[in-house]
Amino acid sequence: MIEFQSVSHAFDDVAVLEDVSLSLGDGEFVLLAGANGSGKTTLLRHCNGLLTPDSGDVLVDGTPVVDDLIAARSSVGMVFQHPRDQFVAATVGADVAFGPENLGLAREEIDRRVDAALEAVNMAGRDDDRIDTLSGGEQSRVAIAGALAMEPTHLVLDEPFTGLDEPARRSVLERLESLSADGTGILLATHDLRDVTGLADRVIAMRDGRVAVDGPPEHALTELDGLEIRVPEQ
Ligand SMILES: Nc1ncnc2c1ncn2[C@@H]1O[C@H](COP(=O)(O)OP(=O)(O)OP(=O)(O)O)[C@@H](O)[C@H]1O
Repeated sequence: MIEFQSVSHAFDDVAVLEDVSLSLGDGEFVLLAGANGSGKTTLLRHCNGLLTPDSGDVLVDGTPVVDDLIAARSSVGMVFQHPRDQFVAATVGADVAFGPENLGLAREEIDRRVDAALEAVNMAGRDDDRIDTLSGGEQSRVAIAGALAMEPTHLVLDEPFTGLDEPARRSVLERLESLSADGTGILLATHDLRDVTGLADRVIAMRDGRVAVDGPPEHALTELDGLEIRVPEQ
């Protein structure tokens, strides 16, 4: 469970999150929507302590993130908006294997995770490709695979579909859906609610740093008018 309790955060005295309270339960699939600049990335970066609240608390499985950063970072997998932020190796296979290797897993288990993660993003067999030779969309897929290979309890993704072609987008969505069914909490920030709302248990929409809507998709979608969010045609 990830919980935000009255979290506020400002950059240079400009409030970006204001009194945000929300939760992500185990196995819950939650969409985070909101216009540009509404505070989504800032919120997600609190989930594993990349940012800390000015006031309020963020808890992962009952423990404040600030009290145990290592525990939070091993429970919460992150996919950043800009994939170059998270590459640590030169080749695809080495990069995706890096996290599981640091968990001290056996080689067969690492190889299994890398294969499954690359398959989920339609990059099977591309282990030896150099990351700096990949297209932007392919780099995004490798970044997603890196987070999937950690098999975290909660997976937080910031606009992961930017630059992905339709088969890759579908494949990643299917993987997220099956992870959620198996108990992984998914918090997915996206501008594009097309065909993802059907998979979600809840939609949370931000406006000006506050939670404007939090409810089941069928309820939330009727509330999104005026939030500059692309709503799928009914
Ligand atoms: N490190 C920072 N320093 C100063 N201001 C920042 C910083 N990070 C974010 N902001 C500001 O906080 C506000 C919210 O940004 P944030 O990236 O959280 O929004 P977002 O909802 O993720 O937007 P987008 O949909 O464009 O990705 C913006 O006005 C942004 O300029």
